Amino acid sequence: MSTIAAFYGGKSILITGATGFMGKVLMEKLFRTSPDLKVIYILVRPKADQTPQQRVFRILNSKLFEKVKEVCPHVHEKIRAISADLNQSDFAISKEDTQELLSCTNIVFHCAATVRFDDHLRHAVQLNVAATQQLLLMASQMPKLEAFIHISTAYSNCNLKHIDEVIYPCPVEPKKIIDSMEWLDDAIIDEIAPKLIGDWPNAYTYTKALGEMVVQQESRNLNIAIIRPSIVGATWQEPFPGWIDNLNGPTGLIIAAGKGFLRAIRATPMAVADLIPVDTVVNLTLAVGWYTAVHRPKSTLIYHCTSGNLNPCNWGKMGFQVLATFEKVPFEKAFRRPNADFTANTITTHYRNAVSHRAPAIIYDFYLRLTGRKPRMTKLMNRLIRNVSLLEYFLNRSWEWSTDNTEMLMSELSPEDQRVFNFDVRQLNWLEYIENYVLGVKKYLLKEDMAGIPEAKQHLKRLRNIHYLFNTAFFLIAWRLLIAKSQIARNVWFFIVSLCYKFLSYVRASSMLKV
Ligand SMILES: CCCCCCCCCCCCCCCC(=O)SCCNC(=O)CCNC(=O)[C@H](O)C(C)(C)COP(=O)(O)OP(=O)(O)OC[C@H]1O[C@@H](n2cnc3c(N)ncnc32)[C@H](O)[C@@H]1OP(=O)(O)O
Ligand SMILES: NC(=O)C1=CN([C@@H]2O[C@H](COP(=O)(O)OP(=O)(O)OC[C@H]3O[C@@H](n4cnc5c(N)ncnc54)[C@H](OP(=O)(O)O)[C@@H]3O)[C@@H](O)[C@H]2O)C=CC1
Repeated sequence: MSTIAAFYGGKSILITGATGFMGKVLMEKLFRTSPDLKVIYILVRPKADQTPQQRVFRILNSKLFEKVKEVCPHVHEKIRAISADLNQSDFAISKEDTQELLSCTNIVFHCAATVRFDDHLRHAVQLNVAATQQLLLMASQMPKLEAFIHISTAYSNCNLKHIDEVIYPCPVEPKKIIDSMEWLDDAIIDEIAPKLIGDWPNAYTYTKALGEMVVQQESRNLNIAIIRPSIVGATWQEPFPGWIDNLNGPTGLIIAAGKGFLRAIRATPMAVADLIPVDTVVNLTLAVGWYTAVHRPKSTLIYHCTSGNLNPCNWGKMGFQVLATFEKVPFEKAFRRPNADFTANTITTHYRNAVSHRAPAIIYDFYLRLTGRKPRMTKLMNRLIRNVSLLEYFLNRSWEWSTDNTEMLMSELSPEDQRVFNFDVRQLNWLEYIENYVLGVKKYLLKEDMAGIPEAKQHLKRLRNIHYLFNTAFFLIAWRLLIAKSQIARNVWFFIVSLCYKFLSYVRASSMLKV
């Protein structure tokens, strides 16, 4: 039996962000390996006309939780959905629920955050900084609390090249930022945001760094650890390979490339693609929860959950493997044949955006208008170009993250724990993982049936023929126009025609001689 799995037995666990990508996988793993845990409290906000209970019901009945139902048939009795909104100062949690959380919680996993790169600074500060501060205050009133695990990001200090497992000071005190967000209006915040964010690429990474400082400053007597995952991708092994449920990180671009929308990305092929499977992050998170509670380190330990220094992949290899998988497992109803490549600089990127993205969209929208349909491709393409530009910062740089604490923790695990809570990225086979990732996008995100692959391949063949036809027609028209305008072109054309004529005459003559 796994020591870590046994540790969570009988425990009352609070997870924020449990309805998110990582939170769901964390919940699933806990229920599957520690079905005798006492309860998992999750803070859920009502969303898209679903009550928190309805949202939880949908999650527990999703494909991700199929195995849980076998080992923990009463899972719905062990999960307590507490209506909450971390954007509110008191999280909008009822007094009764607050009382229960404070008196019963043994472990806190703080996953909730806004992960959008284009979020307004006020919203990002509220969620990634102020809510963290508020949760720490709550945790300090939990008499049975054994460990508080904060999920940050490996990019919280992406303004540095080499990043150690330490908390780096931010230029401005988090408290001052939180206070100023309370009285500044949006216009002023928009004005000063670039100066506040400084050399961080966006509000997300900046506020995650502030959040870490808050954890350090407000840790009081809490037993805390921080985990910094890099780019979290689909599951590697459990509960099954390739599971993904959002468009963040690489996933949105894989879809855009597979559907033939995305043809060029500004990326450095040799730059490290520091992806980390979500189940690897969750295994490390649960191991850290156990280690922090049982061994009670003297200070807050930071654990880097990254792959680049132990088992590096790069964007060129990833892009190649993604495209190779599309050959075998194409997405349905592609707009064009998938064929994305990396551009080296801004000028070629602007050129490719014009020629490979905007121009085809305009032509297609013209065709939609001619056929009485609403044009939509230009709008989609502009949004995609914008989305890609937000990700480019991470596609053209490499970072070095030290992983001493993570490797120390791995050495502390028994062989059984290393098997059950495997976070050893050195075992990851990138080609296999990327192929499963693309398959998972097709099955679990696009909800496309694998039986549709032959038709999808036929569709791509038709697109290829249309592409050749279009290019041939375009070339002939251009050549015809050129001949009409240019004497040189006419001379070249006549020279080619006479050459062909002489060659055909020679062939005919030689074939007659043989007869
Ligand atoms: C050959 C291939 C090589 C692959 C090569 C991959 C390299 C890829 C490197 C990533 C490197 C970052 C890693 C940092 C490390 C972290 O810590 S990241 C933490 C996770 N955070 C992220 O990844 C945030 C990135 N995403 C965002 O910030 C927002 O989704 C974006 C990109 C600003 C998009 O915002 P938006 O346009 O408002 O989109 P959103 O409202 O989410 O959805 C609107 C529409 O756009 C679509 N959409 C949303 N997001 C995306 C997207 N990312 N892409 C495309 N469409 C999208 C949706 O389907 C939606 O469609 P409709 O519902 O309107 O029909
Ligand atoms: N994805 C990645 O690549 C990486 C993620 N991380 C970190 O991992 C953690 C989880 O990320 P991930 O799962 O990808 O993010 P998601 O966006 O998938 O999930 C975010 C979670 O936070 C919850 N949340 C957001 N706003 C509120 C609110 N106002 N009140 C209550 N809950 C709220 C969301 O709830 P709801 O479902 O209602 O929206 C959701 O459950 C984050 O801290 C992130 O910074 C770190 C590195 C990389």
